[in-house]
Amino acid sequence: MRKLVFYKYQGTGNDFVMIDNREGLFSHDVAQVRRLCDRKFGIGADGLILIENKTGYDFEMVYFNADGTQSLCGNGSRCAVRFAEQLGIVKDSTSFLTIDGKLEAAITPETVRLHMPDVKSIDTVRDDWFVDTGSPHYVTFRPNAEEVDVYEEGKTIRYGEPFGQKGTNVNFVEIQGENRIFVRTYERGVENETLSCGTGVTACAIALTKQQGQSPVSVKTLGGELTVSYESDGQGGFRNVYLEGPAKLVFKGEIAML
Ligand SMILES: N[C@@H](CCC[C@H](N)C(=O)O)C(=O)O
Repeated sequence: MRKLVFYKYQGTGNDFVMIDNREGLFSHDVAQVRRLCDRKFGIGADGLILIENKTGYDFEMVYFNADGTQSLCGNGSRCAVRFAEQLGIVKDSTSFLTIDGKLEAAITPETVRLHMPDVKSIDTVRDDWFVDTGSPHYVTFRPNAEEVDVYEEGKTIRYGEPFGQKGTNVNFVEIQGENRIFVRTYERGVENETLSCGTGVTACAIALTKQQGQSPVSVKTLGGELTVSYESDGQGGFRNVYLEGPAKLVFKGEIAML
C-alpha cells in the first residue's frame, strides 16, 4: 500500500490536514479529501490544504473544505504559511497564490499576519450584513452569542434566500467592549459550527464599522484570539485588511492511500 506523509495544523482551532504536494503525488480528488477530513473514518479536519509549486510565487495553497468544495480560507492560509516556513520554503515573509489570487503574509514565532483581499462593500440583507472577504459571510449581531443555536440558525440562513445552494457562511457576533467582539461561525463546506473562521472574523470586524467599532478589532472565537485591522477606501470598501493570530503544528503522520 502506498503511504503519504501528512501534517495536521490548527489556527485558533480551525483544523487542517496539510500535505506537501510539490512533487504532485496527491491528486485533486474530492472523494479522497472527504475521506481524509472525516472525523470517524479519516484523520478529521475542517479542511485539507496542499502546498504546491507555482512559478512567480513562493508556493500555491490549494484549499478544500471538508466536503471537497473550494473557497478562500483565512485560517487555512495562515496555517499554510506556517507549514511553508517549517518546510524551509519561506522565512520572515511570503507571497503565495490562492484561489482568490496573490496573498502576502508576515511571519513571527507567535503569529502569522495575513494581508487579506480588499473588501468592496458591506451589503444589507434583511436586518443584517453581508461581507465578501474572499469567501461569502452573513454577519448578524446578537446580544448573547453564547446562547445562539449556531447549527440550526446557521443552517437555515446558509441555505435560505437570497443565498440558495451556493450558500454563505454565517457569523453570530456579540460586541463585548470597545473594538472587541466574540464571534461564532457556521461554516459552509463543513456544514457545522467551527471553532474559528478567519475570513468570517474579518467580515465581522469590518461589519462592526456599521455599529460603533473601528480598526484594530480584537476578536474572541471558541478556539482563541485573532486581531483584524483595515483602512476605509473612502468609497464604502476597505483596503490593507490584515488578519493576525497563531498557527500551529499539531502532529505528523502517514496516510494509507487507497
Ligand atoms: N475556515 C475558513 C473559511 C473556509 C471557506 C468557507 N468554509 C467557504 O466555503 O466559504 C477561514 O478561516 O476563512
